[in-house]
Amino acid sequence: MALVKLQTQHFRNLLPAPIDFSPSFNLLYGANGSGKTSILEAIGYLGLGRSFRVSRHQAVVAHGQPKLTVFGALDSGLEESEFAEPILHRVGISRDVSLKETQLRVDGEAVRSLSFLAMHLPVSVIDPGVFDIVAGGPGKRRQFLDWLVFHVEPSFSSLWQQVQRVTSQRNQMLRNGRLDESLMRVWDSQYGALAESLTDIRQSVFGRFKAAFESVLAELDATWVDGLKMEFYPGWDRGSPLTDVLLGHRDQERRVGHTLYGPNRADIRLKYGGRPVAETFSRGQQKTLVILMKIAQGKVLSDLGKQVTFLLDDINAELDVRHRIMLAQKLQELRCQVFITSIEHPEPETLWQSGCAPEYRMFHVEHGKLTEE
Ligand SMILES: Nc1ncnc2c1ncn2[C@@H]1O[C@H](COP(=O)(O)OP(=O)(O)OP(=O)(O)O)[C@@H](O)[C@H]1O
Repeated sequence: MALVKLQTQHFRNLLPAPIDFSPSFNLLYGANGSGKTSILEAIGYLGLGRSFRVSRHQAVVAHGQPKLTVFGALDSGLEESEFAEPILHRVGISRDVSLKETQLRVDGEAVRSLSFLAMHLPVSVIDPGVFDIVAGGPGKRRQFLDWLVFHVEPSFSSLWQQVQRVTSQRNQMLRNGRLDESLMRVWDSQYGALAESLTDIRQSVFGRFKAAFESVLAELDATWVDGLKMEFYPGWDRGSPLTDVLLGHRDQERRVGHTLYGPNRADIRLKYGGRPVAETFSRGQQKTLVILMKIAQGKVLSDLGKQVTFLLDDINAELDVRHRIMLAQKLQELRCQVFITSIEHPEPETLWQSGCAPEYRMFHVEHGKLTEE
């Protein structure tokens, strides 16, 4: 679905006026500090339930206010008949920072779980921090994979929560001075069963992702990627049941006081010539690899009939024009909704040849206010 209307209250410096967006491309430009990233952040709030920039909600609420609200209208792209209006879903999130309370609404109904909201708006962010997917630790790649797993298989989120709960119980047991081995085996068996189910889902979605990545590569002239090895590591050697691995490493886990094997250690391993790509690829190649992985994510969902909303924050500073063109064209082919921010006035003719530009809307951002051009 595409976000076609946004309205915020007390969200950073943004003014509360409603804004209509294109379900295709939206180009936002404005000076430093005008509010471009805040717009993307507000859209991200609806799809992720939090800021993609900061971990504390407090930083996002307008100075001196106790509560922020973001409303959106989503276009399902479906029309009941040739003349009917597109079906719109209304979604909303508000966060009261003094009460530490989040309220969520979908089509006028209060919903309890964030996943109800997130399911409606798959939001994928490409900002300067995104390159950590390749350059950073396994946690970033797990997050990257799990975002896709959730949107392909929404039941994943409750399974993931159960795994976190059991992991934390296990960790408490491991930290106990005197370990009750028979009780520990009960926890191992619960944890093992949940971990195997969760890993089956991750493994299958990873398979789809890898196939999409290979098909994106096949359409490009990117010989430098030939020889790249991309593998899913489940968090333990799946040649043995997880419960056996845990039993075999009991002393090691007790020494460190937490779980060392299982889904919380999963990774997408990226190697070239037997070495991690973070050590072998140039910075430019690592960035391109991340972009190709993001496009592949979009392709997996697009093949399932889901539209991804991409938030591209200040990519001019990160990608050269050739890669910006490649990214814009691929996202257009996949029928994604795209928001692109820049400081300078955008020049759509540098991204698309004449006659090939998608439908787009352009906005100037100034002191938290958007004006369409
Ligand atoms: N909680 C808040 N309440 C009110 N204003 C805020 C709050 N947090 C940040 N601001 C202000 O909001 C403005 C918008 O910041 P934002 O990061 O969205 O700008 P930007 O247009 O993306 O800038 P840049 O091009 O420098 O990245 C800034 O002037 C900032 O000082």
